[in-house]
Amino acid sequence: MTSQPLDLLPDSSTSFLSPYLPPSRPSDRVFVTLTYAASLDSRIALGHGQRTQLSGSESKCMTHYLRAHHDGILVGVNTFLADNPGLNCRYSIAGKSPVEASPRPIIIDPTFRCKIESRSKSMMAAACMEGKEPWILVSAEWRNSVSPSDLVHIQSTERMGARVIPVVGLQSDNRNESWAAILKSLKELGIRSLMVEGGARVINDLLCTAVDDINGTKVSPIDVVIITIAPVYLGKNGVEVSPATALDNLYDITWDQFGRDCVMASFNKKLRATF
Ligand SMILES: NC(=O)C1=CN([C@@H]2O[C@H](COP(=O)(O)OP(=O)(O)OC[C@H]3O[C@@H](n4cnc5c(N)ncnc54)[C@H](O)[C@@H]3O)[C@@H](O)[C@H]2O)C=CC1
Ligand SMILES: Nc1nc(O)c(N)c(N[C@@H]2O[C@H](COP(=O)(O)O)[C@@H](O)[C@H]2O)n1
Repeated sequence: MTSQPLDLLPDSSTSFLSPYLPPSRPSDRVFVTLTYAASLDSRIALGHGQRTQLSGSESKCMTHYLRAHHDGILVGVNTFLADNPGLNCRYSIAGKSPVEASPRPIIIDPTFRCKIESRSKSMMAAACMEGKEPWILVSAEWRNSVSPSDLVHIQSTERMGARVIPVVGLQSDNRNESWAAILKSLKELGIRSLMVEGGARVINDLLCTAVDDINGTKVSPIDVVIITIAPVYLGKNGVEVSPATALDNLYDITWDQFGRDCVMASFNKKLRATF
């Protein structure tokens, strides 16, 4: 399973993206970029479990360029099961192999639903060739009382190079607590920049999440938001991105056209404003 490298972006597109890329200087927290592709009616898939191609070839290139600039790429387990994604980088970066350029795939999967099965096998096979092996974040509570059969699944998954990582607090009903736990674990594991791609549960939650900054003030964990808008409607059965509260947090917003898609890039205010 090999895939062709994508075309290179024109200089105008890399200049457009450059202010929004994660900084190279060290930081005490994970730099978070939220990025996804949506239809004109804010849907990211035709229906639950349906992989839906929204980005055209130009904006897809843009996504892979962003992947090359992040340490990790995170999706929820429903996306992993629905899309069977590669989560690798097919944008050629001078001096780097595809594996080196690829971010670490990270799957939030509290109860390890992505057991070793045909889908995850093919992803891992692809990862071995074209990207990095995934890390699967499971709840520490679940891991502590794992059944013998799930233990076998964990062991066979790890034999393929993936890691199954217990996270204390992941199964909390409180999104602030679970995201604080996710980001703390990833920081400890050496992830300095994280690209969050979806799906809808992850995006809607993250947009309304507040975590403690170093002064103990509650702030959004998102630094940058980059959204591809594809000129189609997916209709009312589509998987909707629409956070629980109204938000007006974005600033330094710029738009650029990639093929027939429009891409918005912006910073997210650290303080959460709702109206
Ligand atoms: N157009 C686009 O850019 C993208 C589209 N998608 C689409 O999104 C759809 C999947 O979205 P959803 O069904 O909403 O699922 P999802 O991919 O957001 O996964 C949700 C699951 O992840 C786990 N999870 C997520 N956040 C968690 C948290 N804070 N704590 C604990 N567990 C957590 C839970 O098990 C939850 O059921 C798919 O159809 C996929 O194709 C996904 C990514 C990008
Ligand atoms: N940027 C973007 N545009 C779309 O149209 C999409 N459907 C997605 N989905 C995300 O990309 C993953 C699949 O890509 P690869 O197989 O890794 O190339 C998918 O799982 C979503 O996270 N993104």
